[in-house]
Amino acid sequence: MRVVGLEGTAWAASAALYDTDSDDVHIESDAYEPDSGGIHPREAAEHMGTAIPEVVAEILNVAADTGEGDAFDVDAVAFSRGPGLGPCLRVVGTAARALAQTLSVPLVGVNHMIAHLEIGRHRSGFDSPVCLNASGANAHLLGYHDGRYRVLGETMDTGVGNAIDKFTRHLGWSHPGGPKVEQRAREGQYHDLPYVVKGMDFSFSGITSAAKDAIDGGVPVEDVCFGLQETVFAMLTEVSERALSLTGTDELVLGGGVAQNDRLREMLESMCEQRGADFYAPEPRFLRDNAGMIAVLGAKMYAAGDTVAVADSGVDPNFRPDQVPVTWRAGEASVARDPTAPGTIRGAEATVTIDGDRVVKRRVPKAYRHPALDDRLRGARTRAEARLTSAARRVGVPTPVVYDIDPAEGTLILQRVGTDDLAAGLTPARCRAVGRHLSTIHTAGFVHGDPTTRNVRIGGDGAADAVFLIDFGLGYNTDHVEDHAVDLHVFRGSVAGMATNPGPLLSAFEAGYAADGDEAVLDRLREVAGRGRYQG
Ligand SMILES: C[C@@H](O)[C@H](NC(=O)OP(=O)(O)OC[C@H]1O[C@@H](n2cnc3c(N)ncnc32)[C@H](O)[C@@H]1O)C(=O)O
Ligand SMILES: Nc1ncnc2c1ncn2[C@@H]1O[C@H](COP(=O)(O)OP(=O)(O)OP(=O)(O)O)[C@@H](O)[C@H]1O
Ligand SMILES: [Fe+2]
Repeated sequence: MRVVGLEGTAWAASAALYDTDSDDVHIESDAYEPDSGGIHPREAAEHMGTAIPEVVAEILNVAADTGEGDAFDVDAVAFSRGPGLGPCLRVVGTAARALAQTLSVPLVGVNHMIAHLEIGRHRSGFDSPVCLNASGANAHLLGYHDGRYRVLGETMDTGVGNAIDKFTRHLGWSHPGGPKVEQRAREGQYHDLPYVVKGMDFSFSGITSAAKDAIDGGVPVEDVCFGLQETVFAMLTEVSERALSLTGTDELVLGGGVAQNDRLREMLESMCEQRGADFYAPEPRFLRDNAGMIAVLGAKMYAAGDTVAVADSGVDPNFRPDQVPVTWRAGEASVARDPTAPGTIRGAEATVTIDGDRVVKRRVPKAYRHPALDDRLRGARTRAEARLTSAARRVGVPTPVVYDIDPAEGTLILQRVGTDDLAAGLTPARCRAVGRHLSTIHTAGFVHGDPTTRNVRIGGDGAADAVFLIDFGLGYNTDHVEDHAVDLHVFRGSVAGMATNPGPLLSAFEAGYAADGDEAVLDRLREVAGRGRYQG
C-alpha cells in the first residue's frame, strides 16, 4: 500500500510518500521562518499556499518514478486535520481534498499529535508504550487505554517549545529558539529556576518569566540557557517516570520537535536505564513536524477502514488527541496494567521497602538530574512529606505515622498503612473518601500535590474501607482556589487515565469534596479541566 501524507499545522509545509511494503518514507519539506518574532498565522498560511503545491509536486514525481502500474500508484491521501493554526490547516485541508479527488482515492484525516507518537511506536516496534510528546505548541503524556489515547499528564499553560521560544524572543533571537538554547547551554553553568510539577501535569510560565528576569538581572545567557534546559527537561523526565510507574509499563517513546534536543533525549534515556525500561526516539526527520508521520499513521487508519468523506473533512484547530477513536489498534491491550510488586516497591521517585509494620522510603538520586537540582528536590520533598503527612493526621485524615526522617539521605521511616493501592480497588465509596480527605486538608491550608490512585492506600486493620493518603512530597501550604482545584484535577486525571468507566468514580469523588469543601474549588476544577491547552 502507498499513502501520500500532507502536513501544514504551523511552520512545516511537507508532503510524504509512505510505502508499507518496503517501510520507506520519502519526505519533502519547506519550512516557514519568520523574519522576526514568533510564527505569524497569516504569514504561515501564505507560506503554505505557495509551498504546499511545490512539495506535493515533488512527491508526485517520486510516486510516478517508483509506482507500479498506473501513473502514481497511490492508495490514499492523509492530512493533518489539527491541532494547529486555523489558517494553515485550511490551506492544507483544501490541498488534500483536491489531491484525493484528482487521484480518485480516499481521504484520511489524521490527528497531528497522535501522528507524533505513532511514528515512534511504529519505528520502535514497541507494543504499548507510554508516549511523551515534546513539541512546540504542546507537551503531554499519552497512553492507550480501551480504544483511546488517554492524556496521563500535560502542560497547564504553554507547549514546551513555545516556552523556550518565548524566552529567546526576549533575547531578540530569531525563531525557533530551541536549537539556539541547546547550543548556548553547552558553555553554561547551572542556574536555579522554578520547578513546577503537579502529579503528572506541569507548568512552564513561571520558569519562562524567571529566566527572562535572570537575564535582565545580569545572569550570563549561557547559564540561564543551561538552567532552563536542566529544569524543563528534568520536569518532563520526572512526569514520564511517573507515567511509567503509574501504568506499570516499561516502554517509553518520545516525539515532537523539542525531542531533537540531545539533552532531553539523554535524560530520558538515563531515567529509563535506571529503572530498566526501554526508550525510543525516532530520527530527527520524524521528530520535527513532517508529513512522513502523517503518511504512516494515515496508512494504519486507511487499513482499518478509517477514511473520511470530503464533506465531513473539516479541520479542527483544537483537535485533542483523546478525541480520536483509535481504530487501527482495536482490541489491543491497554497500557495501564496493575503494578503489583512484592518486597521492594519501585515508585517514580523513591524505593519503598516493607519492613514488618513499617516502610522505609528512600528518594534515590536521579542520574538524569543536575546534582544541584537533584539535592534540592530530594531534600525539600522529603521534608515536605514528613511535615504534611503529620499535618494531615492532625486534622483527621488517615495517613502513616512518621517515625524518622533523614533529609540529607532523602529517607523516611513511615508506618505501613493499607493493604493495596487505590489503583487496585477503585470504587465510588473510596473515591468519595478521597474527595472528603482532600477537602479537609485544603480547609487546613495545604494541598497534597500528587493525589493519584497510587498515592492512596486502602483496606487493612479490620477497617475494610479505610482510605489513607500517602506521599505528600509535592504538597505545600496554599489557600488559593486554583491550587486546590489543580489538586482535584490531578486525582481526576489519574482516575480518567486508568479506569474503564470513570464517570461514577469521578462523580463520587466530587460529591465527597462538595460535602464539606468549597464550591468555588469545584467550579474552578471545571474550568481547569475544560481549558483548551492548545496555544499556537
Ligand atoms: C500543532 C503543531 O503545529 C505543533 N508543531 C510544532 O510545535 O512543531 P515541532 O516541529 O513539533 O516543534 C517545534 C519546536 O521545537 C523546538 N526545537 C527544535 N529543535 C530544538 C532543539 N534542538 N532543542 C529544543 N527545542 C527545539 C523549536 O524551538 C520549536 O519550539 C505541535 O506539534 O505542537
Ligand atoms: N506508608 C506506606 N504504607 C504502605 N505502603 C506504602 C507506604 N508508602 C508507600 N507505600 C507503597 O509504595 C508505593 C510507592 O510509594 P510512594 O508513592 O510514597 O513513592 P513514590 O516514589 O513517591 O511514588 P510515586 O511518585 O509513583 O507516587 C506506594 O504506591 C505504595 O504501594
Ligand atoms: Fe508538531
